Amino acid sequence: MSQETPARRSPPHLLLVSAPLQGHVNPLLCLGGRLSSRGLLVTFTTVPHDGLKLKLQPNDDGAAMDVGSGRLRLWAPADPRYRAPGDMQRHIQDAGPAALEGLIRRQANAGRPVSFIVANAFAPWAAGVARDMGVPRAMLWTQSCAVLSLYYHHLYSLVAFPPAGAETGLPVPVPGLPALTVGELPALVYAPEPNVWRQALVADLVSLHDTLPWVLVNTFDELERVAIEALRAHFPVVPVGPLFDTGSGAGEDDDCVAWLDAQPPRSVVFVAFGSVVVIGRDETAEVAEGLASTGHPFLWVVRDDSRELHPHGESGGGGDKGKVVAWCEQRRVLAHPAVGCFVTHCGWNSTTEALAAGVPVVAYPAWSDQITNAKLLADVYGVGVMSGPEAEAMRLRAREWSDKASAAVANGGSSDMGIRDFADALLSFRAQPAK
Ligand SMILES: O=c1ccn([C@@H]2O[C@H](COP(=O)(O)OP(=O)(O)O[C@H]3O[C@H](CO)[C@@H](O)[C@H](O)[C@H]3O)[C@@H](O)[C@H]2O)c(=O)[nH]1
Repeated sequence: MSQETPARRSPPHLLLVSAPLQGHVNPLLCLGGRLSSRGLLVTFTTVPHDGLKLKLQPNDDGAAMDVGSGRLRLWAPADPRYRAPGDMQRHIQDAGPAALEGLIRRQANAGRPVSFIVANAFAPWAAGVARDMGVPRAMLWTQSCAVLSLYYHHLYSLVAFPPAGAETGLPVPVPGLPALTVGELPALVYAPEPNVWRQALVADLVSLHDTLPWVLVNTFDELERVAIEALRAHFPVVPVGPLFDTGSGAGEDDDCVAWLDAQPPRSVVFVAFGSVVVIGRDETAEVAEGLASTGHPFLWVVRDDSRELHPHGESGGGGDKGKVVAWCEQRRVLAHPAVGCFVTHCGWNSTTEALAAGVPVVAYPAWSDQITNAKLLADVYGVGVMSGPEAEAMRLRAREWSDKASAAVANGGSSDMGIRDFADALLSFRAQPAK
């Protein structure tokens, strides 16, 4: 009988490519942590900039850092300065392909050939590089399955959408989705051309058909089962969320927790509008007035890029009761027992983080998918507002979602199984020489 020791082979190398937006970087980093904990070598790349909070330090020397239960390497080009997200998106579309191609070649030269790429939505140029270099790839869709389905049905005219400018109350029946109207559709459905985000979205959707058979979605089966099943008629949807249990979350040292510790249970209104939305001066003043009129203590995130719009400085107009911060550890705040409700712009990460924390929300959507997410939160997930006769029922429903979200990503849960299947498939991959 042979005593031969099996040859030690390095694990397949997965490269993750993210659009440099907080709401996209956070879930892809988390996915990377989970996949690396299943035995893959994982490298993450994005373009750092002033508005993006990254806990990992970029390096190009192969050293890995802890992310959740796994370890990742982060590679990032030099820090450029952008005036606005759309500006950044244009620049990356132009400069990204050559940078990514260089990175893939350097990895091969260093003995770590890239076996597989996962690019998240709104980085279709990465899919183009993968295709040209013969590297297999998949996509992580960072919004809800419902929104993916709406965009897909619209692009391919699978159901009749009213034309742009149609009356907002007209119904838009899409298989697997709740009853929606024109006014509840995600903004890019009717965005006037040319729109850099819509162009990226269309390229992403078109590329779905030449990816390998996984379209990973940051959702979970228990949350969107019917939408997921219906969309599987068109391509293989694999729910892998909610994606946020790692150390990837943005954050600086802040004194929010100490402040929350001093507040009564379930009393605080937490207000945050994500990493992109800026509300104007008048709207900011109205939000301040509304918060003061509740009589509740509140914690309000006003990012540095919109601080000049704020009329009341550090107290947010709430005197001793209000606290304004430039950024916070949102998940830690949502998990705090003093938080009674979350006034959110309904970005998809904030939506799933609120559900997972079991915190009722006041929906305050601005654009993109947020309008649809607000509808889902209020009418489908049933977790709107904080006081009044409905409040207790809302809180109970919020707690149920929290349990379901935890179960989905726990050992053997629906999303955990999706990640395991995906990791197993990748582990059977070997890198082909880049073209
Ligand atoms: O003070 C803060 C504020 C935000 N966050 C985190 O930043 C992320 C924000 O993501 P999200 O809630 O999705 O909002 P945006 O940053 O606005 O995300 C963009 O990307 C999302 C995913 O594609 C879309 O759903 C949104 O509409 C789009 O604006 C979340 O993980 C938050 O926990 C913090 O940690 N601290």
